[in-house]
Amino acid sequence: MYQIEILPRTLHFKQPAGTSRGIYTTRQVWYLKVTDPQSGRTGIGECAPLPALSCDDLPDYEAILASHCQEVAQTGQINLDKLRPYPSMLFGLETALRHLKSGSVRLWDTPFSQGKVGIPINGLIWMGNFEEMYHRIEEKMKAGFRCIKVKIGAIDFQKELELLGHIRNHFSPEQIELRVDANGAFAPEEALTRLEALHQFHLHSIEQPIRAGQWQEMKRLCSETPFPIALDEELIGVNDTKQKIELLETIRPQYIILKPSLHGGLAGSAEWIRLAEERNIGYWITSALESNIGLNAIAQWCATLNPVLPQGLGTGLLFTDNIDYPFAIEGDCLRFHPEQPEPDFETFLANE
Ligand SMILES: O=C(O)CCC(=O)C1=CC=C[C@@H](O)[C@@H]1C(=O)O
Repeated sequence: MYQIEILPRTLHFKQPAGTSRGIYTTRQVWYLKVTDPQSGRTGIGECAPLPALSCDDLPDYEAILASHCQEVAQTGQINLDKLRPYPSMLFGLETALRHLKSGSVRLWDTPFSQGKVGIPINGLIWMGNFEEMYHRIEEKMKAGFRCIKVKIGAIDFQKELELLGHIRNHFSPEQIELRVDANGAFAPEEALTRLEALHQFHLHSIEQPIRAGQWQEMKRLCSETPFPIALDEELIGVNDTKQKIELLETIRPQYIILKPSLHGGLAGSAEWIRLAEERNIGYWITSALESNIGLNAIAQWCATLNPVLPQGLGTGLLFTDNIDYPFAIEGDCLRFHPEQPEPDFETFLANE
């Protein structure tokens, strides 16, 4: 049916990307090149598990990926049940087959891929010392972002409050929407006090205030919090429909955040959205720091959802050795330029 090549690649961050969970300096990914020998067409997808975070961050990752690719190459189909526990592999295969089908990196025909509308995005402030974060915030404010996400949980909490205060001294909640991401850094017993301290800055939401896997504590927080809580790491590894329903009905978060590479590929993420909407739980989509191949696929898919909230898709400039794609951050939107040439996959994939 198809030929599928697995092409490992290590990408390099321009600057260390810090979160309360650790600092990224390189990014290991696997590109899938699917070729249809009959038409000669190819489709490219990206498998990008995050180390020590993804549920499929496994020592024998490449061997498992090869066995799934072999089955897809023979049948031309993706077996969702088999791939549910491997979201980053599922995402790579889904998007490679979609690219093969569409024949262009305009994976779906949307006003976004037609270049008519942009996807609103948040500016991302990575961890650093107070001065570094202060400077990064200034840059994002100058660049015209209407939504800024600040990573918290790694430097002194009072200093983090000072940083948020600095933004509010310059911009009202109407001018800039403020989000924070704790990546699970708060201890359950201190979390509510910290949420109350953060509330003075009129925040849109906080991502993952306490470590994942503490459903009863998270449930209490979501019912007592002064502003919305969004679950991120909490969803990782919850790939079964019944489990997803149990999580949403137990914790009752205000939002969930979906990273297709971590949260079930496109199919699993679409299921999370359906289950969340049935329970009046909001959502938004973010990258998992893929290269532009994965980022484009997430953006193209996100555009089919007609996003209104700012999405976490502003990660296309992180790497020194990324592939050029016909999209760019313009103001506070990600914009696609169909008039520009298709990416040069041959040269990019040939480079080790
Ligand atoms: O949300 C965004 O603006 C971009 C994505 C993002 O922040 C992350 C992606 C992957 C891992 C993390 O470092 C981080 C997150 O925790 O959300």
